[in-house]
Amino acid sequence: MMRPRDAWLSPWLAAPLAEHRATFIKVGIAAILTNVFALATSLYSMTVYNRIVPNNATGSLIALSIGIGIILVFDFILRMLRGYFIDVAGREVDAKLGAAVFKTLTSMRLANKQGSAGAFAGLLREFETLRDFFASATIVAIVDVPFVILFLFVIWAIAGPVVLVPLLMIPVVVAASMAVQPGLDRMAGSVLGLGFSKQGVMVETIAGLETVKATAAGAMLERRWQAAVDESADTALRSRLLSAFAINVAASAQQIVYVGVVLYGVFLIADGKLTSGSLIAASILAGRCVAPLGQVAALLTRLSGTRAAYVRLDAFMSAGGEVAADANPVRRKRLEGRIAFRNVVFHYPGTTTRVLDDVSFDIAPGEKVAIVGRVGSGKSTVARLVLGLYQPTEGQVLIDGADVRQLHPDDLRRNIGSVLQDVTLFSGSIRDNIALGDPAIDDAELLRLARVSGTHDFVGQLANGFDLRLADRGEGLSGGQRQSIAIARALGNAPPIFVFDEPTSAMDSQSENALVSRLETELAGRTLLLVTHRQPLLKLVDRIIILNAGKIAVQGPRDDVLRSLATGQA
Ligand SMILES: Nc1ncnc2c1ncn2[C@@H]1O[C@H](COP(=O)(O)OP(=O)(O)OP(=O)(O)O)[C@@H](O)[C@H]1O
Repeated sequence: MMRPRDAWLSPWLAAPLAEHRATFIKVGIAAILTNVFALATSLYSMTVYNRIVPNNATGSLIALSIGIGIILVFDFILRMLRGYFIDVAGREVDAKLGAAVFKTLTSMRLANKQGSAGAFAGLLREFETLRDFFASATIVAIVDVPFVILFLFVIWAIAGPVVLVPLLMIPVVVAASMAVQPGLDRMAGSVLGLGFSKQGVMVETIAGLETVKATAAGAMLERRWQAAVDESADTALRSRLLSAFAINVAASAQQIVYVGVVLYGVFLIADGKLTSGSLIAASILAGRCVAPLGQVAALLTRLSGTRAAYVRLDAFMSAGGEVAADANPVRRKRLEGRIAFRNVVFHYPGTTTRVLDDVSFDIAPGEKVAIVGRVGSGKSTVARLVLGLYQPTEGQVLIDGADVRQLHPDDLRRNIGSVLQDVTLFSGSIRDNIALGDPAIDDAELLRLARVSGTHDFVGQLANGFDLRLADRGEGLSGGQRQSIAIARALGNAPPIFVFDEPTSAMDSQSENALVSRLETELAGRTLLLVTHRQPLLKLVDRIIILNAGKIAVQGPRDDVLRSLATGQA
């Protein structure tokens, strides 16, 4: 979502707002009418004091009051409608923006992921700041501003020089609002500079609570938390003080204008240059001149925070997802299962170490290959590249002859059943975690997947079986149990390719052996790329590739490689 240089807002924000253009226009019209009605109320007071009171014209008073009564009813209805329109539009903008932010999150390139989970959680707050700004009635206050000129003009028309009082106060209010802006901007920006954000520390602590307790890391995290709280509380306090200054100047200005108008007006009345009716009308209108400026001052104090939130959210939204907006990815419903690496060089974003250095290999459809090697030799990275989670720095990763960069990520991942090294389950039932909401996985299929993966062995012993609800990240299950659920999930929908990264590292050897023999039949005819340290799993493969510091050290048929390893030749 690139933004043309001169565009005011990026499309992700401009589009949902533009959709509600009609609503904003309606709200604007309602605001205009409310202002006109305000004019009517002040003129009503003037007429009553100037004409009705001196002449005791009760009949006219009743007629006038009925008129003003009707106006007040309309005014009430318009205010209600204005609020309603804003709320309805706000809800829809909220839903659309929320959906766009979430979609961007799930389709972002991992290479663009910077910062912790907590920093990402912070995006939600930015989003709410932005939503509150655009979808709140406050923004409509801007509509009242042009009316200030009309009101000044009417004051001048009915009360002559009295208009000088609001005219002198307006620059004071505007100046106070402008004066606090740079400070507010600085503080809104300084939140960016916080070493540890509150969300960051909180999310990291919750996610790793067990480790935090077990390793007594609590004290360190508490210090980080305290530092983050102190810094953000300081910034919030200072920006609140600045905002309050601007808002209170506006509030006081309104009172000063009222008193000033009355004071000055009385002298004019004494000189016979003003009637008391006109003075009352002028004092009401003078209040209406300053009030919108007060609202705008309040709005401006939120502008800095909103602008900062927008900049941060925009950087995230505009970073570009896995599929560029102008890309035309190759669509393949069903892949055959051929994998090829062609002179692949890879380093992780922001680093210069070659994690993979000129790696080339071919895996035919249905072939099963294990990648083995020492810790940190780049095995998991090979798996990540096949899944298109990262893109090679140089060279190509081809699936069925197509570059993974060109294949649509949805097609790629639907065709690959994967189990990654760190198995992550989601909150919800075991059933949810295996089927992931896919209606094609019915009860019979679920049971079959559970049998093959070994999930059935322990789910069968649980009281509520597949409907057992798991806490976040599958807490409540053992590591091996989590892995077996992840295997069931990968086998679902019978994809032609499997990428398994240490799928049994937390299993006992009995479970592992049983799993291997069940997988032998299940994987027949499908491609398997298996990252492993475990001997029993090698039964599944035809070929072994040994990686050493990012380079292929040895590759060949399984038994040959194992034999050469045993004799110490590899
Ligand atoms: N997200 C990342 N950002 C930066 N560097 C990374 C990232 N992930 C891995 N690395 C680095 O890349 C190298 C290879 O990592 P990889 O996970 O592929 O190793 P591995 O062979 O699978 O190791 P293990 O057997 O421990 O799983 C390591 O040196 C690691 O430090």
